[in-house]
Amino acid sequence: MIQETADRAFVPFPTLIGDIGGTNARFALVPDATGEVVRFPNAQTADFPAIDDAIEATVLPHAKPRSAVLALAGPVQGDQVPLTNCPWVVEPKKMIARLGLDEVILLNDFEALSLSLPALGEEDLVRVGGGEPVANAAQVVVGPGTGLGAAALIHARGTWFPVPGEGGHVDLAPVTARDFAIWPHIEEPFGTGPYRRIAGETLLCGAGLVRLYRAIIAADGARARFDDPSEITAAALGGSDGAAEEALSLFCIHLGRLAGNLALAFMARGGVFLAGGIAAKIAPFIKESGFREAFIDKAPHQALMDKMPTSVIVHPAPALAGIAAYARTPELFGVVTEGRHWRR
Ligand SMILES: Nc1ncnc2c1ncn2[C@@H]1O[C@H](COP(=O)(O)OP(=O)(O)OP(=O)(O)O)[C@@H](O)[C@H]1O
Repeated sequence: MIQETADRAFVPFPTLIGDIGGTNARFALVPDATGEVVRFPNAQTADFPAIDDAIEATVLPHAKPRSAVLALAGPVQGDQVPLTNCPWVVEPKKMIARLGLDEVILLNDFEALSLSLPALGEEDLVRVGGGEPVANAAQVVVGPGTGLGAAALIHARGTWFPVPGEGGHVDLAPVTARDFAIWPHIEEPFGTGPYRRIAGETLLCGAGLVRLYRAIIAADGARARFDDPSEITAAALGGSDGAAEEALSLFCIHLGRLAGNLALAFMARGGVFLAGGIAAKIAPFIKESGFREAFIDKAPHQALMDKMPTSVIVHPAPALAGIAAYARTPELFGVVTEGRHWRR
């Protein structure tokens, strides 16, 4: 592993870029600083024993990359990086030797998403409520998927600095009388001592939607009909089940509160963006839900919040777009690659 400062971090083209989630590994090639990005078919992580096998099967028959910049769901530390929601372990030194690469950089998946924010256009977004972005102001991305990820992007001295963090694990609290009725019934997956702390990710991810639905059912003494998050969204969107509708409505409200917390913390006048596998699928529902009202409800700062725009990202591969922007114009991004950049 090499030590270096952010301004020395750039890699030779062609560059393989990748967004490795729990289920899907999305790969593309950035041929040079201006050429069009070439997408490869998604690989399912379950279909390959290791990431190197997936790259060998899906990328190498079509392209010979010299470098790779990969975004992973999980913290990047050391020479063996396990993924949070699948058994793959990324080993850059082995990857360089086996795939004939010169360099590998690993990023966090929400950090990569944050790198896409400055270049997203209106066609990539569904706006939820009012507000206008302030140029070069802080931006926040938060996304319910297998877990709840979050990151900020801060502009300073002509450079965008990604701020990866664990914003999905901040507290959620009951606010309304209905919340207080539901709260005691929420299963708590992180088991933290004598007090019940409900983290954002407890409710705001695929499994979290099921927890919220089950807590509603338990609070009402009813019988559960669903145990899969997509069944709950389908029933809610189709208007065929009251508990599912309430679960998805409350999901959006809690997401609005949590997104508002992050917006306050970073003063996100550049906007708050919803990413991840779930938000894009329910964008029209989020628009009609209590998301925006909950986002703004931050007394004494409602007027401030009202000006901050919120959007759902509907771009099909925003993390890849972020990595491509970084690979082409690394000088625009203050990505700290120390401890995450390997060379042959
Ligand atoms: N229509 C849907 N409604 C609600 N939840 C869904 C829906 N489709 C998928 N999910 C849930 O979203 C989660 C997957 O989210 P996402 O696609 O962001 O995953 P990921 O962790 O980024 O992994 P990958 O990128 O490999 O798919 C799973 O918990 C899944 O059950």
